[in-house]
Amino acid sequence: MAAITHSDIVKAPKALLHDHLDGGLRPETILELAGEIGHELPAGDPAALGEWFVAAADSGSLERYLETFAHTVAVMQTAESLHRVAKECALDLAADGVAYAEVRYAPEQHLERGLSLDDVVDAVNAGFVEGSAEAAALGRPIRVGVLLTAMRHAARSQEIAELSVRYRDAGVVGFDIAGAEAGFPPTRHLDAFEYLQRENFHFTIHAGEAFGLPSIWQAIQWCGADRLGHGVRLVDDITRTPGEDAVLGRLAAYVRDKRIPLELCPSSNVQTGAAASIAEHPIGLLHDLRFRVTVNTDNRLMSGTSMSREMALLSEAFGWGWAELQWLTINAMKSAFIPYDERLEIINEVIKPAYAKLLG
Ligand SMILES: O=c1[nH]cnc2c1ncn2[C@H]1C[C@H](O)[C@@H](CO)O1
Ligand SMILES: [Zn+2]
Repeated sequence: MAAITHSDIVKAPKALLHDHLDGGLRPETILELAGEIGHELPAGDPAALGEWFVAAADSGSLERYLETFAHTVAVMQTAESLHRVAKECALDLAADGVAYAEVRYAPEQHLERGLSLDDVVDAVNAGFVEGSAEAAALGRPIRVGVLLTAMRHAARSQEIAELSVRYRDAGVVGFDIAGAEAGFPPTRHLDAFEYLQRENFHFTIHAGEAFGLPSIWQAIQWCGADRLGHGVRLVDDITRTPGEDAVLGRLAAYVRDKRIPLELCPSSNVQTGAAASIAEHPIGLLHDLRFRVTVNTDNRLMSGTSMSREMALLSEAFGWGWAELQWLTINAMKSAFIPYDERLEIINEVIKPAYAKLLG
């Protein structure tokens, strides 16, 4: 079957669980905001700047990939800039046909010019509200939920967990930890995760991206993560022998049995060296073995990508048609952090009717 085209995928509703606010700015916006504060950038026009981000992030190492965020975080230090970036994020995702998105960022990285943690969250939330309203008026409705991230090398996770819970009825739907993985195991933040569990709150943990099974095991069995950010290294616990069924180790079997969602980010993984290419990405195997697989962008700017592009790449690499794209979309929606009845409503009112038409 011919791969589904990017322009057809744009028209289909999609659900996105793993997208970083500071990894999705428009290059033009970075240039304008940097100009206002005198921040020096590595390129002077939008096209060249976009290319610079992709090339610099294309490093084969998560640590070097993360260095590129210095330029986006630098221009997101005022309420106005945070509001603008969040508003444009909602508009860009909606224009790409994303019907539901969970967007994450680390409030502690936006305090350099005097904002408080609450100021940061208020500015971003207001931007999402405005962007979503504008998108709906343009005929592209989108629901955006926020995840607050704590940086795993820092020591503010308890504070950010409390901030998340405080804003749980005001746009924040979950919590996350991100940043360099090697040397910073999730158990460093056990207090925060235990607090969140006591509060009946939801969280995901970046794990199994640059570091392997111990990080995934800790995230689930010590910290109680609802979902795995990436989790791609779970394949290290699956034995494949040509001509025979794959054999799952204890951890892989547990993740599959419990239907723990994997927030897979194909292009990002190729850039950081977690996968050799899209065609060789473990998403093919994990799909065949019926894990709770979801597809995500991670950082649209650093990967020069979008939700529709990620799906088009997978359709091309694995021959996936509308049935698989619907499966991925419903998997994501089932795994969202908003209440069950609201998830069902999007599945039944938005996703299923649209894919029923596409499936013919
Ligand atoms: O893929 C990732 N792995 C670990 N950390 C990441 C990834 N993408 C972005 N981050 C970091 C850099 C951002 O500044 C931070 C908050 O969004 O999260
Ligand atoms: Zn990420």
